Amino acid sequence: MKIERLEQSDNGKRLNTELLTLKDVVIARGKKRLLEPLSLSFHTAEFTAIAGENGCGKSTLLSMLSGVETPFNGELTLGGQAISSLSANHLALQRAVMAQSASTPFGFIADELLHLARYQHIELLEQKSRLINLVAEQFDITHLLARNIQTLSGGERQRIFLAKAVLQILPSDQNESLEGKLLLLDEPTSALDLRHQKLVMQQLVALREKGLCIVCVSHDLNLISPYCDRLILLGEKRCLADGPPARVLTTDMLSRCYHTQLNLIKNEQKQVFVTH
Ligand SMILES: Nc1ncnc2c1ncn2[C@@H]1O[C@H](COP(=O)(O)OP(=O)(O)OP(=O)(O)O)[C@@H](O)[C@H]1O
Repeated sequence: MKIERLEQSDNGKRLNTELLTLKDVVIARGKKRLLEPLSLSFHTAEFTAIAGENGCGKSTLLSMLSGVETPFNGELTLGGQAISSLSANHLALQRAVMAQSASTPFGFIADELLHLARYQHIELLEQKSRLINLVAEQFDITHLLARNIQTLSGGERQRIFLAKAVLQILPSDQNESLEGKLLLLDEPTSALDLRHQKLVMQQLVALREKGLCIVCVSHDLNLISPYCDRLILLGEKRCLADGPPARVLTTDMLSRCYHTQLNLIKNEQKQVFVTH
């Protein structure tokens, strides 16, 4: 089947400059090849969701995109430079990652953890605190800042780690563009209630509007589809479909990807929702 790649998203927004590029990269765990050589580009001011069945390689792909792992073959570049050639300090300022089960081995206070996220930034303490308070407000965690991370609920902890990832790459000056920065998220809303799911999606869209490139693994197609520009479905060891969610989500594509029959509902805005 042809993989669809569209130059223009459904909301009419032109896709911008290539930021992160994979060329013929094999995604594997040990000797197990999860995805055949993959070539993909992610752009500035673009919010991409990645979905697919359990174990198809989404988290492994995200880990590869983060530069933590070096591809055996093929090329992986960020801003035109091989990721492997970038220093840890440079990478820390350019891209942040939120892992699937983000946690800390020690009982950090939430506020301490958020301060650690700003470690690479040279800024006044006052400036740092202002930014942390702003992001805490945006992710509704202000009331949790004095709490021990290990005593938080799953959803509370998830919002702290999401705020931490965002804080790592935000410039000190709030008016500065986020072009050239990359946020990689692995199921960041899996523990969130409906209000916080919506809040997080709105915050991600606001960051995308400022130029951030967001790549988010999610099983929740109905939550993420109305907000993201692009949906990539992985299956059969490759990229099955790639494009605006309303085009990617067809009953044929879903049954091929998830090996079960699913139904679709369209709303008046032509958004597509998946149902059983
Ligand atoms: N460290 C490891 N050693 C061996 N196999 C691994 C390792 N990590 C992951 N795998 C295997 O690689 C495959 C892909 O794992 P990955 O976590 O990327 O899947 P996923 O698509 O993110 O799945 P899920 O939707 O369940 O989160 C799985 O079959 C998993 O069991």
